[in-house]
Amino acid sequence: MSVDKIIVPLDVSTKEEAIARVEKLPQVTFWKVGLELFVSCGPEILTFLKAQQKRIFLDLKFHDIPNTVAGACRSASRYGVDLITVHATAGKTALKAAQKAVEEGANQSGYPVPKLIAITLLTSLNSRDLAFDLKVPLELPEYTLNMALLAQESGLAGAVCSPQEVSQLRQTCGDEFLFVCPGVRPTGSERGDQQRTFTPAQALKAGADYLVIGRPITASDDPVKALERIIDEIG
Ligand SMILES: O=c1ccn([C@@H]2O[C@H](COP(=O)(O)O)[C@@H](O)[C@H]2O)c(=O)[nH]1
Repeated sequence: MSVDKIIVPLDVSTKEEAIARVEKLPQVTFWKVGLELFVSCGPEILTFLKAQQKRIFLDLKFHDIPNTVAGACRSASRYGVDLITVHATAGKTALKAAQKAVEEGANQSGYPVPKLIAITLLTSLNSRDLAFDLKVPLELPEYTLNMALLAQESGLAGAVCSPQEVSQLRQTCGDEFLFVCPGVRPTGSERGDQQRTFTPAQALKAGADYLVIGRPITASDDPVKALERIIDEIG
């Protein structure tokens, strides 16, 4: 398995820590910038990653009214990032507006159009949370399928889902639809706040295009070895 299928999150609060992490793992080609880092240091980190010729997953999980989501997506797509996230629960009007906006933003900047992907259901939630806290009267697999289909019908390029659901979603949405899976835990690693997990090998076998793997690598005493072990485990 190629390391190119693994996206490593930069879940740190300063640019210096983020740069140190990138330098420690030179073989990683795809990095994720999420809320913690972007809120603290802004687009500077994207400029750094682009200068290193890294691919960028800008995971800010936009969730707002259509006009606001579209504005955020237009601005985000001017940075030349590869993936951008929005919550599927923003609804069809917002998703369609967001897709149109990433195309506009990229055209204005001259960068390729980033792939806009929708969060189906956070991997930190389980079926109990869905039923009892969120009061969603659907089984979890049916709910995530509805969210993925909503994204597809709205013209998005793909979805973020748990590896536990990716096989079923892939069957319905087809091979062209991109599936990015967090909630990946190598054998023996701690689950932490992730509820719906698979091992890297299981996730790829189930049909994930990309695996997002953070703490099992970054919280390890030896992140280089941890990454190598994951690649070996996948075979
Ligand atoms: O449903 C989701 C959507 C995004 N994430 C993000 O992925 C990484 C996972 O990190 P780990 O350390 O491997 O748990 C993290 O940045 C989340 O913001 C997710 O976990 N689930």
